Amino acid sequence: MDVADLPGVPSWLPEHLQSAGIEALYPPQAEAVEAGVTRGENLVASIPTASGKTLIAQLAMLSAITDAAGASERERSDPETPPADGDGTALGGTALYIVPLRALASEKQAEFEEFEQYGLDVGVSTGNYESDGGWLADKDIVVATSEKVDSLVRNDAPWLDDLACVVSDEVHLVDDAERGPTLEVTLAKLRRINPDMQTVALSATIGNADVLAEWLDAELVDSDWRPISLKKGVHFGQALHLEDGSQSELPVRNSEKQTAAIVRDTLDDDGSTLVFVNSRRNAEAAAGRLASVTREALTPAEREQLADVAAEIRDVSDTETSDDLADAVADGAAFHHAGIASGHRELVEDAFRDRLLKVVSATPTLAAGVNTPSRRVVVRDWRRYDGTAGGMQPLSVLEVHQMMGRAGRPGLDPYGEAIIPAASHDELDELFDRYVWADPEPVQSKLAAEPALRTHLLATVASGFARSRDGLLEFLERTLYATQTDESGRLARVVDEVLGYLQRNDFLERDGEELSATSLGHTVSRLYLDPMSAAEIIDGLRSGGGSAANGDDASEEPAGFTTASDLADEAGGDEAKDPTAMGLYHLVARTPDMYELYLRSGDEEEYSQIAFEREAEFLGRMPSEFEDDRFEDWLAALKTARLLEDWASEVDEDEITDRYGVGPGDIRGKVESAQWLLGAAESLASELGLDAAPAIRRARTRVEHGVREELVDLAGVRGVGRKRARRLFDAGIESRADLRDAEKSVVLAALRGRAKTAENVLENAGHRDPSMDGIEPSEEVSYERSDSDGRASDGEEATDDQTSLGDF
Ligand SMILES: Nc1ncnc2c1ncn2[C@@H]1O[C@H](COP(=O)(O)OP(=O)(O)OP(=O)(O)O)[C@@H](O)[C@H]1O
Repeated sequence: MDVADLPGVPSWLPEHLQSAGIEALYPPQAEAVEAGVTRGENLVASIPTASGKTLIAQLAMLSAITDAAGASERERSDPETPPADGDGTALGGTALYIVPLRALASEKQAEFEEFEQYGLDVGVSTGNYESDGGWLADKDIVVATSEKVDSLVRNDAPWLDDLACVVSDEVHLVDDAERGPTLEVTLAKLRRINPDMQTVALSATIGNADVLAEWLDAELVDSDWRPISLKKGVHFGQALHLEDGSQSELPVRNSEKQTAAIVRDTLDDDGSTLVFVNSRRNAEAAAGRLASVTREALTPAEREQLADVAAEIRDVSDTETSDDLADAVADGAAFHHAGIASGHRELVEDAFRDRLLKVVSATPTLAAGVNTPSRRVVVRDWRRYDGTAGGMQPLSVLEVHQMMGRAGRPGLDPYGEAIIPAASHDELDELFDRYVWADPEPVQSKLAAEPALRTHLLATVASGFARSRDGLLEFLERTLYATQTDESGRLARVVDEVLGYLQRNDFLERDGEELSATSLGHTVSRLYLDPMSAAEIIDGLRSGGGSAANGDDASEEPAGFTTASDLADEAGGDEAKDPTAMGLYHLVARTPDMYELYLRSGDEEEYSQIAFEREAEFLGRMPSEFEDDRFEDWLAALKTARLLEDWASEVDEDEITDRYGVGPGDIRGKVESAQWLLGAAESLASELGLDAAPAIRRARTRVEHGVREELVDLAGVRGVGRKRARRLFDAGIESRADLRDAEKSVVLAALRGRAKTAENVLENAGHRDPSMDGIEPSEEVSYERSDSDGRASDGEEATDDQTSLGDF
């Protein structure tokens, strides 16, 4: 189908697509149009990676929210649709695009912003789970993660009543035990709020897309078509075995690894390789090793350009990870995983797309929709450590096929090749059976698990979707779980258990048949807390602990540790019972909403010792050493709490990554979770009339800025950052007000030709000439600032501003 013949889309779209090189629809896109995606029909599209799903979503969203030539068609098919009265202008109604990862939200936002030239407004909503995102009401297209949409529903965002179209990207993730239920319940709620809304779900190729279509009352496009053919295969010995039965020589030199040999072979043909591995550490190690292969293949011009990219990478942050990445990039290789800063991620993706980087070793996050095709894909690790299943477990066929689907760049490569290296002849056979010839597994709802229901049942009652047990069960009928199972008894049993838990904790109350959320329950739901996290926090705050550590103990603490008595002093009162920052960090670190840091060997002893030394600070009961699992979890939370304490005591990021064996992205993730959970704890404390709220706020602002109490004010000034705040403080500039004064005097000194160097800046700040007060600086004045005037020469500022805060 030619794009000029598209029915129902705004009149400017065909030309827009043509100018982007899209003349005709890909076959699955044409099928989607024939199935009515531009006429408001619900659709499930189950199509291979990189086969043009995004355009299907765009066709649906644009035809749903704009009037155009196609409006009359919609009018015909739906007599209630208002008649067309313009030409591609917004009809009213918002299109919502739900992504699984935050990293994808910005990518999609950038793609959709192309439509702003036609008068459509695009907004992205991530982060802050407590607001109703009121500003989004004026947007035509909103991109958000499923967690964010869930929270918007809980906060009664009024514009959600006016959705014309919702698109769920990577909908096969409903199968994910942790995050799938949120997507499932959120889609069910949105469809209930907007019965006429169009639902479009985009999925990887899965075995049971028909069940998803049944669940969503949707037409189905189920296709294996790819814009560029893909050959899957296994490498063993000196040969590459492909699924079409062909074999070609791919020699491995002495002392060379298979992956290096494949990368070298691809380079001989001027191609790039994407290598999937199972851990961040492996990704980093592989990039380091493969750099020695790619280095040989670079032209002088490429070397020069890569040196620039490497410098930009160093500018993003001054951590060891950043240095390692920059070193590898200078040689034409890179690693990519969720632990690297988003600035790094973008630089790597761009340089790979520009064919400057010859190899990227990545964890599977890269496979989840980021558009980085490559001539060859190597799935080096097809097993991953799984703590619950015990040991290394094979990846699902779906996951491996998603990775393999990244092979082949349309228009650049004749075809793509996806290769799994085998260590033995038996493994060669096994890998063919397990992955090359296998079909992906069917997706299966994970809603009936207790932790998922705990959160969603409370939210469903609190936001009025159900007002009784029967009402809840009826609502759950709208979920994929109900579509997939006839066994409603199991769901009813879990529902009863969870309702009991929510009542015991005062989140829900029952009056005869009627169920309602208590005021506390409403708060917990709006705060987007797992009810179990809320119960833990409330219990900790109520039972207290934190009887002040005495002065001697405090003096033995490493610098920066805050004790209860410090906090009491800071509060300027006699509040010796205030919890300490450590007590609060530990409290939020042990909730199920904070993901765990693993205890490495030796950690248990170290943290046990800290636990006993600082026992008085912890809130609630410390499990005894004999309660094995509970004690271990408690210590793991202590490790997180300590990380937060280090961060809030100005310990260098680099030192923290070393000390805890984490990446800078992990620190950001922890910090952001802690900020959110402490904010929630503060709200709970206020709601319950507990005195701890001010202490919680202080602990939260310290984490937010990564500084000790005395620097919070300064570090909160835009663009200052933690290191610069310390330098200013030590130079006598102790507050925002001091800083303003200092700036004023510097400008005035510049006017008089005195502040030429950075040293002058601070000097002038300390030696202000009172006679100058009140003189306004002239706008034309500019004075030279050098790095030592506090600008982040170490890239700290960039890290503060640019690092993505976690992945969801
Ligand atoms: N009809 C078309 N003709 C030419 N190019 C197209 C067409 N449709 C999409 N493309 C291009 O194909 C590439 C891959 O498309 P897209 O990113 O939409 O794939 P996808 O299925 O969404 O992939 P993912 O698995 O990453 O979600 C994009 O660069 C896009 O511009």
